[in-house]
Amino acid sequence: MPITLRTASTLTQFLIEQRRRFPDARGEFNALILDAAMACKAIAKSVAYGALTDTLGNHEEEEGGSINVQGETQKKLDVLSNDLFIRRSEWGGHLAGMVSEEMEGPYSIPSHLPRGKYLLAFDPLDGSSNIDINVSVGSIFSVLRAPSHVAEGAPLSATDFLQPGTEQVAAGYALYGPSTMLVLSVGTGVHGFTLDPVMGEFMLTHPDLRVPDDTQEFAINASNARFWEAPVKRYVDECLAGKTGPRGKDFNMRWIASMVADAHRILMRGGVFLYPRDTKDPSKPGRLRLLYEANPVGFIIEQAGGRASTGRKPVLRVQPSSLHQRVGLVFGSKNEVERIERYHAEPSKAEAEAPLFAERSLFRC
Ligand SMILES: O=P(O)(O)OC[C@H]1O[C@](O)(COP(=O)(O)O)[C@@H](O)[C@@H]1O
Ligand SMILES: [Mg+2]
Ligand SMILES: [Mg+2]
Repeated sequence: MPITLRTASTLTQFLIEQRRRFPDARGEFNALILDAAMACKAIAKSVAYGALTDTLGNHEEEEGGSINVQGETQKKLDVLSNDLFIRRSEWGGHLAGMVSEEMEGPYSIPSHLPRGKYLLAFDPLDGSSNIDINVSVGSIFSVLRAPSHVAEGAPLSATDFLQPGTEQVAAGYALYGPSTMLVLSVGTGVHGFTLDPVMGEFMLTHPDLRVPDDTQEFAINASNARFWEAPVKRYVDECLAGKTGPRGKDFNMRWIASMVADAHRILMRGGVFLYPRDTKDPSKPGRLRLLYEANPVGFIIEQAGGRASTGRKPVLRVQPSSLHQRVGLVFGSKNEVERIERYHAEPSKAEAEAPLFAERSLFRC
């Protein structure tokens, strides 16, 4: 049967159209997004070749493999994807610097290249534990404005990236699944593009994505249940209790272990994702990284009418204190995320029953 392709605008046409709404905007911003998209296309190609090329498995810088700043073993594709993001983006004259999951410090645009006014934070390959088993992975990125002193030439430092998620001017992710998609927000809603593998173009196939307010599907790594805090345990227990429990409805559960893929499912049909703060490792307040995982996904989900939170406050309002800071993250359908926030705000049963609680009313205001 012949394949009928949908006719749609390309990413370039979409960006030009968006720019018309912002008369002050210059071409740098569009060029930045197109360079990030180009990096994603190159990564998609490497991912698609799978075991046909030598790109699977661990990166072997030294005999024992290489470990990134997070203390995690790097896959060959982690390193390759990081390199592709840097090489595709550093020439454009739109960036002052980049940070990545795979680099300890910020990457400053070399002095022989033109320096621009934006900063890029990215996770070049998200869900890398899925690479060797041929399950969907992705890339995710966040765009910030460089502080004026940096755009004017002062040396770049880590502090320049420590801006809350509310300051993002754009965020996007690429999903390397059965088809490759780029999902993007430049602050005017969320739009999905599918890569035409023959033309090599991202085509607008999913304009104006919206996350439904309600859902009956949640996503959490249940192997961490013994480390969860009481509000998360309560929420999951209530979902599991189904129709006869307090929620009065059955829930489904999904976990891909690739946040980009889980976020994409939630954008497509609703749901709630939790990687909450837990007690597994007290030195890490959560698993996901604020600057290049939680913030861009939070921006996209909120632009699509959903909600993104630490469980206690909107994740986009967290003031970062370090480049690779981790954070508890809950995002997805608005009413579920608000419910989880309510559970965090309410005192636990034990607290409410304690005599000090009633008398001194420390927790009552
Ligand atoms: O191994 P777990 O606990 O299921 O964690 C999976 C989570 O870790 C991540 O893979 C972290 O991303 P990286 O692969 O970029 O380190 C998320 O994408 C995912 O949600
Ligand atoms: Mg990741
Ligand atoms: Mg990664």
